[in-house]
Amino acid sequence: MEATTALALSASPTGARRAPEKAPAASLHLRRFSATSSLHLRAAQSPALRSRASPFQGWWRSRRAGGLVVRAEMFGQLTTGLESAWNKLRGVDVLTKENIAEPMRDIRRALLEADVSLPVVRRFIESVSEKAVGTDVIRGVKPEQQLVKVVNDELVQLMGGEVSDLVFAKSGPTVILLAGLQGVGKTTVCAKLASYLKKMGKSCMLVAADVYRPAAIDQLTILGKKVGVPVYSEGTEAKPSQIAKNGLKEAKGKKTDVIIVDTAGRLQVDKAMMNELKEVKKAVNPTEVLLVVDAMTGQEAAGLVSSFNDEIGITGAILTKLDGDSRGGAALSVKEVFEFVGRQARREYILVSGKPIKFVGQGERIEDLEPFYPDRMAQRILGMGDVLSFVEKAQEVMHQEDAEELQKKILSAKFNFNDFLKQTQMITKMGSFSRLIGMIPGMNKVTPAQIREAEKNLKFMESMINVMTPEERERPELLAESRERRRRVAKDSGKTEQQVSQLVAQLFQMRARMQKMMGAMQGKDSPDMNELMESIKAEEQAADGTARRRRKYGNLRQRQLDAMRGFRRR
Ligand SMILES: Nc1nc2c(ncn2[C@@H]2O[C@H](COP(=O)(O)OP(=O)(O)OP(=O)(O)O)[C@@H](O)[C@H]2O)c(=O)[nH]1
Repeated sequence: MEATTALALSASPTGARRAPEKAPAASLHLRRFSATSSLHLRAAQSPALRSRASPFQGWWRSRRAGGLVVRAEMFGQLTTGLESAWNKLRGVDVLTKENIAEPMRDIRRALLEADVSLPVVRRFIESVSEKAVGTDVIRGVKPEQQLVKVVNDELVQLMGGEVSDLVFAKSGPTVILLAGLQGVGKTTVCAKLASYLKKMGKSCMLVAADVYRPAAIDQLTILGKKVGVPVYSEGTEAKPSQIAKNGLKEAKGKKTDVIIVDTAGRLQVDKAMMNELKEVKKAVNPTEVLLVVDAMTGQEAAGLVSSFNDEIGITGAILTKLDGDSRGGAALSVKEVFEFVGRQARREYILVSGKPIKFVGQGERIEDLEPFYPDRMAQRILGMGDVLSFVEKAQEVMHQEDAEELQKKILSAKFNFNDFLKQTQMITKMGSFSRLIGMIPGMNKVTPAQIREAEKNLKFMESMINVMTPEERERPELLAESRERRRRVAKDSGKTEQQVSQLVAQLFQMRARMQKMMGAMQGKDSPDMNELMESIKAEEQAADGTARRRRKYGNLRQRQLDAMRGFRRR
């Protein structure tokens, strides 16, 4: 991986990136529904509990069973649906396009039944199918277990990949503005969030800007007392934006770290609500604008995210009442928002960026709020923690074997273009280059711009390697020694001869550097990644060299030439 990273970083920049397109906002139809606030159920799985379906799109109403609260198995319905997919793969040796077709249909059905939107499901299925078929067979891991892992990784990505932390203002109080429809749990979230932040050592103040429901102010005052944070209110007569502004002034005076502004909800997204929110936002310039969404809204959560974002601009979402949701559609619909474009008949959707879920509410108690961890959520959906850790361990062993093999090659100076390709493909399979590079010790000083360049360069280099003969890939010396061969690679890949020569030269430099590093790691010398990075950066600038640059990096070039060992122009 280091080899590939460094090689990519040291190559000259090429190509251009396409900017994502922005689509018009989707229209919304929102419905009011009753909250299943205190009961938890495994509704979808139990025919006995299905007898009274809720009026809202078949959500099953909470019921007490023999006086006992039946607690939901999180997203039980989805979990069960996915199980049938794994079962269909029992007995197969390897995942193929043909044998995954039926399990993929099960996964598709399970996701749709969980109320995940169609374009999200389509993209998900496409991506899982592609990755499942392309996955290397791992010794000792059954194909169905491998598919579980692929689905897990894709679910994690679908929910945002990583934890999205709250952002705090650099100076003065951090303002968190909560928005959302009526009854979704905004007031409760205010108190939960304040309690969470208090535990982090932050001082908080709540601001009661919901003036339409008098009980909301009382509710916030009671909750504020309960969690031990002051509540700023001016009754129901003042304007919400003025209350928020005054609240912020008071918080500044008291040097409070965070203020959380509770706003009024409406039954549906309407102009008056949005205008009022815009005014409040303008008055306090919040660091975070969080949309509070009831988990039971299912895929309509995507529409809410999109319309609130278009109207007021939000920074993330908080999903409440996850404890009463056995389907999971909302959790899977917030980060990836597709919008409908074109004519109905053509059903075209484009991906517009969604928003990260920052917290989830899983009950009515103050402590029932936690940061949203996409990986933990995916594991809960799949209900297959054991299988996942088993596959991960097996992968580790495989990587270790690969690494040992690579180490042998490096030490005997045999690192070739095949190894290079293998490393690149591994990076692609494992995920973003940017994420990986941060994990390499000493590499964290690399800037995002450099990483983007490196990613581009990998593709550029791959295109040249792809047209090399197997022999040339195995023995780069052949290319180093023959101008004819370099010319042919240049012609076939549509690059210049100079670019091919540069690539070959870089491979040799890389060999030399890696040998040096390996030697260092085996105790001969202390490895200095910073020095390595400096040299890579210097090469990057020198690559297309002006005379001045050439003078400046003259010594370096000489060292590179020495390192190339045997690379001669004929
Ligand atoms: N089960 C469960 N109930 C919740 C959760 N969060 C909030 N509630 C309940 O949902 C109901 C409505 O919560 P509120 O905080 O009053 O909602 P709101 O968005 O402020 O309501 P409006 O001010 O009318 O817009 C209350 O009964 C809460 O106890 C949760 O995570 N799980």
